[in-house]
Amino acid sequence: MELENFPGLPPFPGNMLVMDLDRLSLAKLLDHDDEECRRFYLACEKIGFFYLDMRSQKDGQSILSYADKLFRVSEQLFSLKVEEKGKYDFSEKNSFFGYKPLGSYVIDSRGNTDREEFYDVSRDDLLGHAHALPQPEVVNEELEVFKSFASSTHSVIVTPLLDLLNEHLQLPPSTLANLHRIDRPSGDMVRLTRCPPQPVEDKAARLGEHTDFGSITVLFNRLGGLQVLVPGTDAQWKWIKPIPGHCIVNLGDTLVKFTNGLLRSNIHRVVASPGEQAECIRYSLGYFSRPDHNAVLKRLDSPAIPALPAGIVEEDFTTRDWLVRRALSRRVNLRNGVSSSALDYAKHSGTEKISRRVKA
Ligand SMILES: O=C(O)CCC(=O)C(=O)O
Ligand SMILES: [Fe+2]
Repeated sequence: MELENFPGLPPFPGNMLVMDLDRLSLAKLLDHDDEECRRFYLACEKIGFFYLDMRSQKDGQSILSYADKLFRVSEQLFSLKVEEKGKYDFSEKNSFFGYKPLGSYVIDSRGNTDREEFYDVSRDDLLGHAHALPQPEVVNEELEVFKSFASSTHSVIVTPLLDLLNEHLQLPPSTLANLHRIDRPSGDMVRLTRCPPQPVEDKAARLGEHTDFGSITVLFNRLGGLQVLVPGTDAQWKWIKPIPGHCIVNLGDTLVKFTNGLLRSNIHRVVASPGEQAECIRYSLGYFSRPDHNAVLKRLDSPAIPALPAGIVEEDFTTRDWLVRRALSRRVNLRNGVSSSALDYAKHSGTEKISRRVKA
């Protein structure tokens, strides 16, 4: 029987409303197994989330071991003093990398703020393609692990999945991969997060409902807390149970834009961990892939991609504009005292309406 719990952590309770996501095998997808590919395409269109079983593929196993190491780095990194971590908050320089303190992000139209800290490391910095931002010593000491995690996740998971989607979408060869080249400047990043336990009587969302801004997110969770909103008007929140040896993959807004809504970037959020897990500090780790900064986020031309409604002209948004709008506009420190109103919160939203299949 496969291991369903993470050693040393309380189990995910058995009586929760969980999302029964597909468990796809990385090895089979890399082998272009017909049935696995069919399930992959359906998952990308119907829910935009699935588990990827990494255990039977050599590079997948390496990524799992880099992820283990980065969970340990997270513990050290977030245990630094707030003032020390604050030195790496670069939001006022219009950078979306570096440290994001607890509660510095507006997560809903009422102006509530988040309950988790992030540390985002730029892939371009790691690979030496950009003038690297300063990093705390604990990150500098493990740069090789960050680098291996970022480059393997990009080459073993992100690019092959984009190539499969490319084929499914009947696009000219490598169209999607060429929009996500590792040697072009992009907002790709490794994100470490930490959520402190929350008082039982106060379980507001830790990270509000959102869609991911980019293309493919590869997420490593050990404790519950992540939930997805099932599509439709009478949607329900369902838990995503972390499974050892698997990462959780989800699609983001740019793939919705490239495919005019054919692929789904599903709404999700992070809440207090369930049952006994609520007592633990929750760490999570993700690789967020995005198209290169200059890519224009518009429908790609293919007979397999739904046409735009007559008369609709898409805005000319580059990935960079999109990331600045989505990642920085809700930062409390950049709002110059302007409070959050439903109107301006909505202005900075992503593809949520499309994701719910609800008419605007
Ligand atoms: O921590 C998680 O499980 C998910 C985090 C997330 O959705 C995000 O950082 O975009
Ligand atoms: Fe997310």
